[in-house]
Amino acid sequence: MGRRFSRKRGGAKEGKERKERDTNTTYNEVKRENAQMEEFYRAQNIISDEEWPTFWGHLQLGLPTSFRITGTRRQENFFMLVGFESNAFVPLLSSVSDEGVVANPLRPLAWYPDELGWHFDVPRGMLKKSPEYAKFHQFLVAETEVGNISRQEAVSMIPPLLLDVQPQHWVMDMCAAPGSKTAQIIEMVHANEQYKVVPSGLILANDADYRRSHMLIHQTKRLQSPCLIVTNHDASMMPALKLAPNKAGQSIPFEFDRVLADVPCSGDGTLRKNPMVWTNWSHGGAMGLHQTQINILQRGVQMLKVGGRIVYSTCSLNPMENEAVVAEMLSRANGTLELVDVSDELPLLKRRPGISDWKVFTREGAVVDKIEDVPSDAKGKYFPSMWPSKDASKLHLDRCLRIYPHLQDTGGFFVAVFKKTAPYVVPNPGRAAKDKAEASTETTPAKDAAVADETQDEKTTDQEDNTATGDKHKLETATGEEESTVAAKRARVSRAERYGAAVNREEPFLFLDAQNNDVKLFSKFYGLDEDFPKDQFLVRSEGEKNKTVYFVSEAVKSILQSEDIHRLKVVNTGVRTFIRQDSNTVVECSFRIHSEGIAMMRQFVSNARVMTVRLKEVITLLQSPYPKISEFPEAVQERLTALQTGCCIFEFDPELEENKDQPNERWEGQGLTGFVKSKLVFPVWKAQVSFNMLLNKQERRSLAMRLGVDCVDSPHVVEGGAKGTAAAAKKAAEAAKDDEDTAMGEEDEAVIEEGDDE
Ligand SMILES: C[S@@+](CC[C@H](N)C(=O)[O-])C[C@H]1O[C@@H](n2cnc3c(N)ncnc32)[C@H](O)[C@@H]1O
Repeated sequence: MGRRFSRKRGGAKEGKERKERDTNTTYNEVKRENAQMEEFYRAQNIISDEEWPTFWGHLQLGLPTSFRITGTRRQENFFMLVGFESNAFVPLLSSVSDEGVVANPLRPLAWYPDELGWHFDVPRGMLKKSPEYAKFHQFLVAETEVGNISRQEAVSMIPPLLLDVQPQHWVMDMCAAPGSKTAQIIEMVHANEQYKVVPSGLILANDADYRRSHMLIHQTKRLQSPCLIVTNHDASMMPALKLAPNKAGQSIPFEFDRVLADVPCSGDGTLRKNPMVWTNWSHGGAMGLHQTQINILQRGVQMLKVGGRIVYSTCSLNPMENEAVVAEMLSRANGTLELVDVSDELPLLKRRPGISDWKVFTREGAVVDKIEDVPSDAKGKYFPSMWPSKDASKLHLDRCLRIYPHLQDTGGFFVAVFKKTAPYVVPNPGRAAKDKAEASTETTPAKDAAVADETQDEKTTDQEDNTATGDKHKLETATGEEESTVAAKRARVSRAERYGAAVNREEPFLFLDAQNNDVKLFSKFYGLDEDFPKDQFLVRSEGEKNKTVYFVSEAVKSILQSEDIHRLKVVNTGVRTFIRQDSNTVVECSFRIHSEGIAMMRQFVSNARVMTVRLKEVITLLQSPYPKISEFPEAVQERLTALQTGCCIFEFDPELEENKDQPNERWEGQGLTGFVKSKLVFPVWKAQVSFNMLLNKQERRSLAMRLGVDCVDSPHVVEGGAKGTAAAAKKAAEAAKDDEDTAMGEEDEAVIEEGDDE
């Protein structure tokens, strides 16, 4: 029977063990104590005296590793991955013993539906320690890269589950970076995806921090959703838009069926992962964010449809950031909003009820019973909403969820689920007269945004809080060496660059007509379905002869064609589907399919440009920069020769009879059966005598890792890079001479940003 590795501070022996086991040195160096914090939480009465040592003891432990399997989008993958975990990794990881102690087995999170959430009782920092763990770590990295799994903290998976997203929903994720929850929401919109149907749902993912919004783009790009639009706003001032009418000519309001407000917070629930919280925690942390959190939640409520659900969440345990914000919102909503009782949702998730009474401390650490008692020189920093109201007991705050670390060995978290039952009017005494003159019962989004704009000046203080939080959040999610890098970077990134800078930086979105010559050209060449919505292709720059062509869903198009789209700072949208390839050889169609859009486009194109291949051919392409036809097995040479020059699609299906039982030596030797259990589809360029995989360096390496083989990087990388051998470089250069038009794939290298899984 396995048990948890010791991850706790303790006696000399335990301390030594921990030092040896935990590679996260920063975690070990940090003193996992904070007297002020302990005093604060004891005073909140959230945990009984008997339970306190277990609660506090868990906060001091390292956090287990957890991840999610992308189940909803490609059905065949998750069954295979799940099967693979239990057939291969479970026994492999259970064979690792640390001085006779074996970690609890890799297992599904009991409360996560369909066994898609997984949990391994070893902290992330330890995963590279033993060869068996390292193999598992490699698996996590490679499968994350291609979008088959997401590394995500277990508690962070809860809010999207309680959001109850359906594929037709319009969902706004207000504070989305780095994007773990957005990824989950995208999967929900693409759930039950029907063959050849683009979902009608929409995901608007926003973050106020421009740099972090790019982490969000990287995180979500793996899922290749045409239904996603990424924006860069202070969420409390999301602008209102007047949308273009849909295909049926109906005008649609810019409102959402679901809203997630996973707001910036002091983050003390994350201290098992971010040890710096032990050092940095102070009373002021939560205090500076309270007002910002209310403003964001309120804007979310305004933009939510009546009948819709909004989830408010923080990774903090502080009532001032949690129940106090919820209570204030309910009181402002005056009956138009209610807390949903979710006690029967995720029944296996252990939770504690929200509280109706709490203590407010001053920044100096003294309890203060009411705002009138705050010293006069500090009055401006406190708000009445920070204190429990007299009628708090009527608000059903017990319907909120408090997740404590010891309940199921996770981080700490807070979630509240609301339903909007009637239109909501922002109470604003200062503007009452003006609002009355314009009044209808609902504050329209246009008016909301006007209010938001007018109050911008008043909000400077909040915004500064946000800036601090953006930085702070990053620091909190960084570890070790990363921290100093982040701090250095932070100093270099100006405030202007991080906030609001997107507005003039981005190119406009130009939709191509279905009759456009380029659209007609690639539609014919790849045999695009008659029913495919060819009027949803767009380009970003007129000047570059439609170099890259993106595809968006109808819902995203309706936003991009809004007459006041200039108000929305869109930083990214659309899946790259076709890219113009300059070539020395005359080809019928100069557009190649982009690897980013191939999984989506495969269902819509005919088989005319598709070549069914076996594992051997895939490996030849990975191990040779420009393999010539003669390098492929004789059996396929004839078919390869017959292929017309230009871009084609190679497809490997492990389920085909001829592909079964193909040994995958590296993994076989380890008792593993090989990573690739699902279909592989990738673009290839056929030149006159050679082939080239149209994958960027990262995609190539990731595929090789999944297959358990070595690969050479694509030619220009081989020449200059450390990975390639001299022989490979020479061969690449020779092949390039034979086939000058095959050097491609690098200009659209993905910008790989540092990983951040919460
Ligand atoms: C808790 S993190 C969000 C984590 C994210 N939901 C996820 O699951 O990956 C809070 C985010 O809010 C952003 N933020 C801070 N102030 C904001 C504001 N006023 N409006 C929108 N985003 C804000 C920060 O940049 C940070 O990325």
